[in-house]
Formats: sequence, structure tokens, C-alpha cells
Amino acid sequence: MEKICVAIRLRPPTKQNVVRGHHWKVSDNSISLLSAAGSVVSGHTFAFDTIFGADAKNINIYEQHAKDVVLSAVAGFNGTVFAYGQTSSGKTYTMRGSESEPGITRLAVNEIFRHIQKASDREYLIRVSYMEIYNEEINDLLTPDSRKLQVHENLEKGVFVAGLREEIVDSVEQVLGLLEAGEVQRHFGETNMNINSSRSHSIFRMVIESRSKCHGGQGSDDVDAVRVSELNLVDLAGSERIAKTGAGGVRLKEGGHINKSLMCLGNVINKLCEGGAKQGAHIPYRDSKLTRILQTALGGNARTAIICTMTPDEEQIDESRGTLQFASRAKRVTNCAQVNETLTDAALLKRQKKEIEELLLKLQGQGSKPSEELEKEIKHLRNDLLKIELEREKLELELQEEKKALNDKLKEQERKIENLSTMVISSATDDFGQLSQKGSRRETWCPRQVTSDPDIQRMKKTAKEFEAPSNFLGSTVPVSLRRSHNLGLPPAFGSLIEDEEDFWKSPDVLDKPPTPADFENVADEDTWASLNGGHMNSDLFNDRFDRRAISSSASEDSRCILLEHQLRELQAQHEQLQTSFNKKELELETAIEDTRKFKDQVDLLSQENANLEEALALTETQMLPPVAQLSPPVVTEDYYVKKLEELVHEMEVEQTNSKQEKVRLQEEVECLQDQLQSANTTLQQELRLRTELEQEVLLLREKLNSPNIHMQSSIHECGFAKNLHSDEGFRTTDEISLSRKHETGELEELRSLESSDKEEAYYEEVKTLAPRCSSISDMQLDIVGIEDRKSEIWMEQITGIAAPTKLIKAERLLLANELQNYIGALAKQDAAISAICMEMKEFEVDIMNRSRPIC
Ligand SMILES: Nc1ncnc2c1ncn2[C@@H]1O[C@H](COP(=O)(O)OP(=O)(O)OP(=O)(O)O)[C@@H](O)[C@H]1O
Repeated sequence: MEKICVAIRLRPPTKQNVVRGHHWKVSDNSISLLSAAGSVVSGHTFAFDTIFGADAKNINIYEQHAKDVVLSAVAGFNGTVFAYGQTSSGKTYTMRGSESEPGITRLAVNEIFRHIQKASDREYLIRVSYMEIYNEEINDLLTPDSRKLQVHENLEKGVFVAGLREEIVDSVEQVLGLLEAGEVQRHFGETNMNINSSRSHSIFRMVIESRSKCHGGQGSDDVDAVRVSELNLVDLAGSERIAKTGAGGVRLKEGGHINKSLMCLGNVINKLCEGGAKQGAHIPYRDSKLTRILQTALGGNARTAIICTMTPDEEQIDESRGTLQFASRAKRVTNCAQVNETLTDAALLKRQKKEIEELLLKLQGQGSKPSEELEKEIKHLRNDLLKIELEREKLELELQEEKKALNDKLKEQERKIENLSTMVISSATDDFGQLSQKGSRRETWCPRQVTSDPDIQRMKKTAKEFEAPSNFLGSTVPVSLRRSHNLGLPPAFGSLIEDEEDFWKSPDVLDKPPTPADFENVADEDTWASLNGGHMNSDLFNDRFDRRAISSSASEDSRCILLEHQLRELQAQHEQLQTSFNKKELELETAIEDTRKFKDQVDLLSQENANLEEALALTETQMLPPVAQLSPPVVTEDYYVKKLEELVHEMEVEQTNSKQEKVRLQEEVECLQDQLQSANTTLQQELRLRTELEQEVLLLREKLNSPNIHMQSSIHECGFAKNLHSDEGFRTTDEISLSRKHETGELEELRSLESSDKEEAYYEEVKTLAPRCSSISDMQLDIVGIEDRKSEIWMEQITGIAAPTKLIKAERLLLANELQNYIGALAKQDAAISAICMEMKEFEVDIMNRSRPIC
């Protein structure tokens, strides 16, 4: 048991896709997806046997990954190397290569021939074939006319493509010539992603037979063994996304088939990696031609190497991830490769004779081995026998399961065919007016009616099973005998009749090689074997022939002839119907495609139409006079209901909108009310300020008027001071002069008294008056002083009054200015307040309007 070897090949980025964002990074045996920032994207790291980076050459891939499989094929093991990956990822580049850089196929061919030329002990025979699977049909690339080949399976050959040309080759040049010729026939096409995209899966097969050069000698039965191995070099078509390849028409159909078959391959790999083969689960090899042909390579008797190609382009990350996931599963699949040795009849006979002789000797006790040893060997043989029995039973079970699955599938297909044929017939009837043929066509087509005939049932019995000898003794090399996993499958109706007819009518069929047409619709390898005279076991044939010859009687002959005649007719009708069916199927496909396109166009036009109508309706509504002026339209109930619904809907929308608007307005109103309140507060403050200012102005005015009062009071004060002064003894000049006069008169009187006898008193009095005079002069001096002082104070007082007056004047000016400013500010404030009031009024009106209920 060994695992499938899986390698990854990362091709260089395409020119227009320089790595910018996410990109793949290869390190040793693992590959990871990195983000633009360079960190590993979680869950996107994959490990493989080998990973080849963008700079790897085909020769590196061959040497490290494919060479072992190729050399194993030379040694007798089946081998398969295939490239898998999305379109344009480099599969063909890897498998086919170019002149300057040969691919795996050319390198393998060179290797094989180099090896066999060196081998001195063995002789080789190499046959090559080249086929493609295009739209689920197998075409022979070496024989261009050989198309629609069928896959079969039998004991001797295993799974094989019937009618495929095999060319015996003996040189590299010859093989390369055939390869080139095949390439010319292969289907390539241009897509958006690959200018030369493979539209088919190609399988280049080399069958390597070898045997020892010293065969035929005495006691050398082992060297008579022939090793036959197959090496498949497969270039698969790549999976593709229609959106990216831009495929349409033929390319679309091809893409569909490619993707479907790759999906089947994926399914088989999935089943195998889940351990389906070990658990005896059904592996869906038969779901596609590709998996059927590669059956041995996938979980069977083969060594397999897969090269998964991927592109580093950022826009292909999904596809690359798909490829890596496929590869991860594929590497968990185990194969069981054995050397494929077959013995020639002579070698087989010789080996069996030897075994019998040995057994006889042992039984007679004449053998060299003691009896216990013999008993042991017999036990061993019995065990082997038992194992083989078990194996056979298991195979039978598998067979039954497969039979069941196939029957189900067959029934499903019959149903589909019947449906299709009904469609075709009805379409044909519609087209050509041949309604009358409908019934007869159906009758001829229906296989059940024919198969219910006992004669045909009898004819369906095929040859007895060929059983490989299972009691080999002394075999030293592990030998794998091919066996059928699909014995006794119900043959398809058409081919069965044709096979039997050809077989019994023309015995020379024995010598005639089968043609691809012989295998059409033949699903049963035994039936195929009965057709394929060249490959059929002669005993089997003779037995069948003898039985038929002995049992035939005259009545049966005539019945047979009649039946044959009927069969021929049926066959002709069948063929005719098949052709017309195929034709109709094609027509139907084209019609479906056309219808689809037409439908798309219609959809597009309808959409455009609807848009236009909408625009027109809108324009009309805009252009129409007010509803009141229109004459009432004639409307149906539906129209009315629809309109009403529309109106209700509109109103609902409007209501929701107005609710939202109301909430918004309420918020706005609240906000405005806040503003209003704050404006009111400001207003109150301003008014208070204004009153204060006014009071201040009054005060100032008062102050402005006050200097006169002040001055008057000062003057009054001064007068009061004067009075006060006179009260205190200070007198005015008049008073003083009056007082002087008075005192001078007194003096004169006194002087007259002196002269007149009162001289002495006079003198006395003068004496007293003198101090008084001096006192008066003093007083006069005092008065002058006082007056000076008074003037001084007066002047001081006047100056004292004048200074405040100046100050008051300046203050007054200042206050007047201030007053002016205040008045200006007040006016502004008034204007702002009235603006706010206006605004508030507007808002109130607005709120009133909006709060009005919607009709
Ligand atoms: N490793 C590579 N180095 C250089 N060029 C390459 C490499 N791989 C692929 N190419 C180029 O890319 C183009 C597409 O490659 P190729 O045809 O092999 O892709 P593909 O996987 O076979 O595609 P499809 O499935 O559509 O057939 C070709 O021009 C090829 O030369």
C-alpha cells in the first residue's frame, strides 16, 4: 500500500498581474496564503511531498516527482502521472512542455527508451495509444475517424477503451511523431484566460511488455512470465469559471463537460480519502469517462503522481485554494501497486504440471519433505482456498451492488431518454406534422418490449465466466490477476441485439477485430468479450459455439430466421431513430440555447420597457392639469384597488415621514423655546440695565446741574463766613471808618475838655484813648490782614469750586458718550429682540402649519 504522490507547481504570475495584495508563499514543503500585510491567512497553509516554485523547470519536476513512477512502469507496475489545476495554470506546459523545455511526457519517453536500451537481461515491447475525452466522448487521437469509443472491463484486460488504436513503437522519434500527430487532433480553443486552452482531457498511454531474455529454458517457468504495465501520462483540461473564461456556445458546452468530469474526479478522490475503498463502499468511478479510465490509478493497482498546478494571481485565489484542497485530499489516497505478470499458456501449463507432480510426490510420501510438513502445506492451501472463496463472495457482493447501482442508473436514463424522445417526437411532430408516426416510434424505441421476448432473453445469456487459476504454487513474485468487478451486467438493448445477430450470422467474426461501432452502448464486458473474437478465451468460445450447434433444431432455425428478420428491422428502426434522436437532441439544445438567449433579450427589453413606462408616467403626471380639472377616469376594480393600495402606501410613508418630521420639529421647537427663554432673560437684564442707566443719566444730569448750586452754596458759605467774621468783631471798612470817626470825635471832645478846664481829665482820657488808638490801628492792620486773608480764602474757594466744575464737565462729557453708547447698544438689543420675536412668530406659524392634521 502506498500513498499517491502529490506535488504543487506554482507558475509565475501572468504579466498583468504583479503581486500586490494577497499572495502565496512557498517555504520548503508548505505553501501559505499571505495577506497584503505579509501575515499568514489562517487555515491557508498546505503541506505536500514537494512544492515547485515559479522558477522550477519541467526537468526538476520530472526528476523529483515523476521519474520514479516512470521507472516503476518499466519494472512492471502500472503508473499514472497527471496534471490537475484550473485553466491556464500550466498543466499543458508541465505535461507537454515546449521545444526548449520538454514536458513530463517527452522526458518520460526518453527515459523509457534509454532504460530499455540499457537493459541486457530483458526484452521489451512497447505500444502507445493517445486518446482524448472531449465532451464526455472518447476520441482516438491517433485515428481521427475513431470517435465516441466506449470503455469496457474484463478479466483479462481490466478497464480498457475498446477499439483504441495501439501502435507498436521502437524509438523515441516514432513516439514523438505519434504524439505530435495526436496533438494536432486534440481539441484546443481560445478563452479569455488561455489563448490555447485544452478543451479535452488527453491520455497518452504507453503499454510496456517485457520478459526475460533467457525464457524457454528448462525449469525456468518464472522467466516465461510476461510483465505488462501501463503508463498513463494525462493532461487534464482545467476547471474554469464561465464568468472568467467568458465561454459561450461551444466553449460553454465544453466547459460544462470539463467541470463535470473534474467534479467526478473530485468525488472519487473524496470517497477514496475517506477510506471508502477499504470499507468496501461504492466508489463512483463510473460517473465519468475520466474516472473510469483512471480507475486503476485512483486507489487501484498503480503508482500515481499528481502535479497540481496553480497560479499566484490574486484574483485566482479561490481557484488556487480549490486546487490545494483537491491536492490535500488526493495525497491521502492509497494505492496498492503490484508487478503485473502474466504467464503464457505454456508457462502456465508447465507450472501447473510441476505443482501436480509435487503434490503427488507428497501424497505418496516420496517427497523430500516429511508428512507433517505436507499436512502443513495442505492446511496452508486450504486456507488459501478459503481466502479465495471469501474473496469471490466479496466480489459477488460488490458485483450485486454495482449491478443494482447500474440498474438504477439505467432506469433513470431510460426514463430520461423516454422523456427526451417524447420531447423530440412531439417537436418533430410539431415541426413536420408527422403525428401519425409518434406511436410507432415510441414502440420501437422502448427496450422493455423487446427484452421481454423469451427468445431474446435466452440470447442475452452470455458465456460462462472465465476463471483464473487460483491454485498457483511456488510463485515467488507477487502476481496480480486482473479480474472483473462487473461481471454479468445487463447489456444495453441495441448493442446486445447487434452483437448476437452478428455473432450467429457471421462466424468469421472470430477473425474480425472489433470496430468502435461494435462497442457502442455495450456496458457489459462479457458481451464485449463475446464480440471481441481476437481477445476471447478460445475454450469459452468453443463451448458456446458447440452448445449452440447441438441445441439448434429446424423449428428453432426458422424461428430464429424470423426473429432475426424482425430484429434487423428493429435494428434499422432503432438506428434511424437514434440518428433522428441525436439530430433532434442537437436541435433541441440549440433551440434551448436560442430560447434562453431570446428570453434574456425579452427580459432585458421588458425591463427597459418598464423603465420607460415609469418615466413616461412620471412625465405625464407632471404635465397633467390638477386632478380637479380632470374628467373622472374609467377605472377597473383592480386598478382602483391598486391605486388605493398605492395611496395607502404613500400615506403610510407620508405619515411615517411626517411623524419623523414632527419629532424633528418638536425638538426644534424645544430648542427654540430654550432660546426664547434665554432671550427673555437677556431682555430682562437689558431692561434692568437700561433703568439703571437711565437713573445714572439722571444722576449725571443732576450732577451736571449741581456746580451752580455748589458755587452758590460756596458763595453763601463765604457770606456766612463774612457774617460770622463781623459777628466775631471783624467789621467792614465802613464800619471801621464809622468806628474811627466816632473815636476821632471822642478824641476831639476830649481835646476840647483839656482846653476848657478839664485839661487834666482830657489828658487822662487821651492817655486811655491812645492805647485804644494804637489798638485801633492794630485793628485796622488786622482788618487788612483779615481782608487779605479773606480774599485769599475767597480765591482759594473760587479755585476749589472751579476745579470740580472742570472735572464735572469732563465727567459729564464722558457720561454723555457712555450714555450715547448705551443708547446705541439698547437700540441694537431692541432690534435683536424684535428679530427673535419675529423668528419665534415664524416658528410658531410653522409649527401650527405642520401640526395641522394630514387629510
Ligand atoms: N511554469 C510556467 N512558466 C512559464 N510559463 C508558463 C508556466 N506555466 C504556464 N505557462 C504559460 O501559461 C500559459 C497557459 O499555460 P497552459 O496552457 O499550460 O495552461 P493549462 O493549465 O494547460 O490551461 P488549460 O486548462 O486551459 O488548458 C501558456 O502560455 C504557458 O506557456
